Amino acid sequence: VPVNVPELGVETQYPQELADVLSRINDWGLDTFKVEELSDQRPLTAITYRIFQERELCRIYSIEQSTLLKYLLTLEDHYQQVPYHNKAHGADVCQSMHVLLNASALDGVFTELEIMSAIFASAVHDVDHPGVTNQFLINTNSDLAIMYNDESVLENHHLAVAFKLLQSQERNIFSNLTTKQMKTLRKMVIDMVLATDMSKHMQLLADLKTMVESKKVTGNNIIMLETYDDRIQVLQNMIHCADLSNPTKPLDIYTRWTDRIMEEFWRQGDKERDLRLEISPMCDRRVASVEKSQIGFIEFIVHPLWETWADLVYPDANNILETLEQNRDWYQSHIGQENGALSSTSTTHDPLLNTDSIQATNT
Ligand SMILES: COc1ccc(C2=NN(C3CCN(c4ncnc5ccsc45)CC3)C(=O)[C@@H]3CC=CC[C@H]23)cc1OCc1ccccc1C(F)(F)F
Ligand SMILES: [Mg+2]
Ligand SMILES: [Zn+2]
Repeated sequence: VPVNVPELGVETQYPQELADVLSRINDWGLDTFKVEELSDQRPLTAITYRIFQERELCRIYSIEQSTLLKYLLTLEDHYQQVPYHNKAHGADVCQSMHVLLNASALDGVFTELEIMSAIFASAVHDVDHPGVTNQFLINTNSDLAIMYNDESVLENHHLAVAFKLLQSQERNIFSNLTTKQMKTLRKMVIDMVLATDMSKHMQLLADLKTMVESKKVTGNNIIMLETYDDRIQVLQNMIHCADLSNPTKPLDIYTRWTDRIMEEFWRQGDKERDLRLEISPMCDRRVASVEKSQIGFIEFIVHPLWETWADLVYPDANNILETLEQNRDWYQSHIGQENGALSSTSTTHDPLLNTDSIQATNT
């Protein structure tokens, strides 16, 4: 019996407004926070469901819409209520990946299975994130660090949870893939999510630079990728770019992500202080400079990566690089003005960042 599937995948009191925001699914400036508010806190389900429709993935892989929704809703419920690495971040990286896959330099380059793998990997890439870093989990001898022997602890956990949720027949969106397809999808998803571990950043970027230097293109400037290693390397850099895309988004959206990551890192700093551990760099809310953290993040990590990505898909990412440089200049000109207050241009309305709740939890 066909289960009555809501048009947008989620129940909402604002169907028209939600449909309007989701109509920007192919744009780099889609407001994930608006989707979060209008979807009754279901941004990951609403956005991923819309991407599946946009790419006709249910038709191509014979996925029941009710099965897809059951998987997405359960996946979303397994993202923790932490300030930054929550379901809204998962939704944002998934939508960013969706847009990056549409670069005209990549037109016709990736197979349907590679695209399916990339969208799925992005949606699941931080599931059950506890809101602390790998180093913190290692330093505190956590069960997760013991389980994964200190190697990409979080990223291994996200993958295990994502695939575990597929094991129930009512949620297995890949039940109609062939064994060979499932084997290939699983390997690519593992390779992509493991590549979101920041400790892999320098190697990923070095390999991307080498690829750009030896870039082979077809007549109409489409990138040629012959081997699995070349293809997965581009997909790994793509999910890494999507994961590091906050500073490349419209400023009002970027500053709200900054507020969330600062709160998450500051809460880790609070835990480290209580545990008499050394406080991680820029995680001490008492001495932080939000602007300096962002400028360092852009200078050392985000800009070098996006500059190289923009070379690879030239000229498709030029506007993104331009926005990144404008945002960097904005933070440069705002050093010290908020003296450590939350950086967003408007006073923050994120309930997760509400200081009252923090005092309550700390008492
Ligand atoms: C929107 O803003 C950010 C979004 C994500 C991250 C993320 N950061 N990182 C690491 C944290 C440690 N890093 C560094 N440690 C010491 N010195 C430097 C110098 C330049 S980077 C760096 C490298 C980046 C992650 O692993 C997160 C998980 C996966 C992807 C990206 C996430 C960082 C944001 O803002 C910057 C920042 C904020 C708060 C405190 C510190 C930082 C800081 F600048 F330090 F990053
Ligand atoms: Mg992660
Ligand atoms: Zn992430």
